[in-house]
Amino acid sequence: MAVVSPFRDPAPARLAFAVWGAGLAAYVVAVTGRTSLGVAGLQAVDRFEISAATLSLFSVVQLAVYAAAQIPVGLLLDRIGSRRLIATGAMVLAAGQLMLAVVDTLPMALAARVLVGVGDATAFVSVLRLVPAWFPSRRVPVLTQMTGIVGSTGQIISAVPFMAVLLRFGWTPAFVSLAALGVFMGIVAAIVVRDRPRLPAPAPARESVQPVGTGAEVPPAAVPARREKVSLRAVMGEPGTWLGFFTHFVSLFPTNTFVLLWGVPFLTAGQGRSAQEASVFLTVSALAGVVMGPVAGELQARHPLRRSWLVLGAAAFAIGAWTMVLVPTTPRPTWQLVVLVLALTSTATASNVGFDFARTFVPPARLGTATGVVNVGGFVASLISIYLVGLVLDLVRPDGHYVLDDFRAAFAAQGVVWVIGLTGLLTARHATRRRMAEGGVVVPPVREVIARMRNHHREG
Ligand SMILES: NCCCC[C@H](N)C(=O)NCC(=O)O
Repeated sequence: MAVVSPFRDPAPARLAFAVWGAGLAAYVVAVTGRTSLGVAGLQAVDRFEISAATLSLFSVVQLAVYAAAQIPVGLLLDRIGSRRLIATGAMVLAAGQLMLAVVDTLPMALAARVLVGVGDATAFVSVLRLVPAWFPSRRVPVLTQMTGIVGSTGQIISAVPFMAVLLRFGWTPAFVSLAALGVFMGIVAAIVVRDRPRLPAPAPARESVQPVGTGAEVPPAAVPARREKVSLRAVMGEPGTWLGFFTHFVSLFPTNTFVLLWGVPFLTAGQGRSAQEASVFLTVSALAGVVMGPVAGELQARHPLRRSWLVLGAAAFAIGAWTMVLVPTTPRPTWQLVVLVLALTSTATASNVGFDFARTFVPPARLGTATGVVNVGGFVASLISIYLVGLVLDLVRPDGHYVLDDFRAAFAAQGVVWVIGLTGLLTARHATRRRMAEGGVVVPPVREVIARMRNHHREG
């Protein structure tokens, strides 16, 4: 069983924010690369002479590459650290964008997209690894949430300046600009990012974990200076890794299925909304994330033994919202669709709790690998869900002229992914609590907590 690491003085805050900020900027550029082809869809159809269905192959290839790269990237992260991985990843991503800028055949474009996917796969986990290394543990949950939120702004860079360059100057200059941005961020990361503060830190016990941040400020967890090969088996043998995996699994797919592929067709063809209205719903979702993220982060920090409630609560909210929207056979009023997108945002927010589980149950020497494993969960679930929705739509409406009833059947198929995810989550939570109890930490049952609160209230 892991033991709590020795405490150290925190790193200078300005330096910590500069390091995190440089990594974060590289992640924003990665998200820009990830979403750039989405906004250049029409131009891609022309340039590569492909159908819209083939275009969706790009998204699937990219998600699959991203998911497949997570464990190797995580192992590499524990071996070479965030600085080298962010810098190398940014260069690989830039190479992919440069290739995409000049090629004009489908196989070459797909190969370019594989490079973009690999480069993108390095950014998020590397930046997340910097957070517990540089910040006191009380702040880690909020900063982890902020990492996801700020990263999403890469989508705005794709939608606004990249789109403007694309429309004004064309395909090649637009993608060359993204490649240049990638090279620039790679250089910035190499110069500014440091894997750990240069402090006279005590050597961390190899099996120590970062404590949950309750009460007084707990300084950052030391990142081991001497890196050894990480055992994937040790990471997989930790129930906390699986708790993180299934948290990410059950929480990320609802929003990805909606935002990445099927939300706009559902809102337009299914609910009879205009394309502009559909983009307002997506904007509401993005803005809600900015509010929900820090609130969730604060709750995680204050109630670390109840983090799974956030995850289960968000899942219940999303299942309830989908039930409200899908059971009736007629288009839904605006407020119900707003509730739906808010519920989906709440699950995206809850997905980051998965990384917090990894941080507090897996020792720092293996945290990069564990973060990669957690990240696989959400993307595998997203692939399954996106595929299932498409499969049902194909079955019920092979001609592709979808109506509301087709979407009702298709989105209901997500139930399968929820059942798998929730079963895995509850099983992993049980195993994690058993492991905690072996180490002397017992999570009291809810009724006991309520009784204690009542007594406290009465006595007070
Ligand atoms: N807009 C919500 C972002 C949630 C971040 C998410 N949990 C995640 O895993 N992101 C990975 C990435 O590479 O973006």
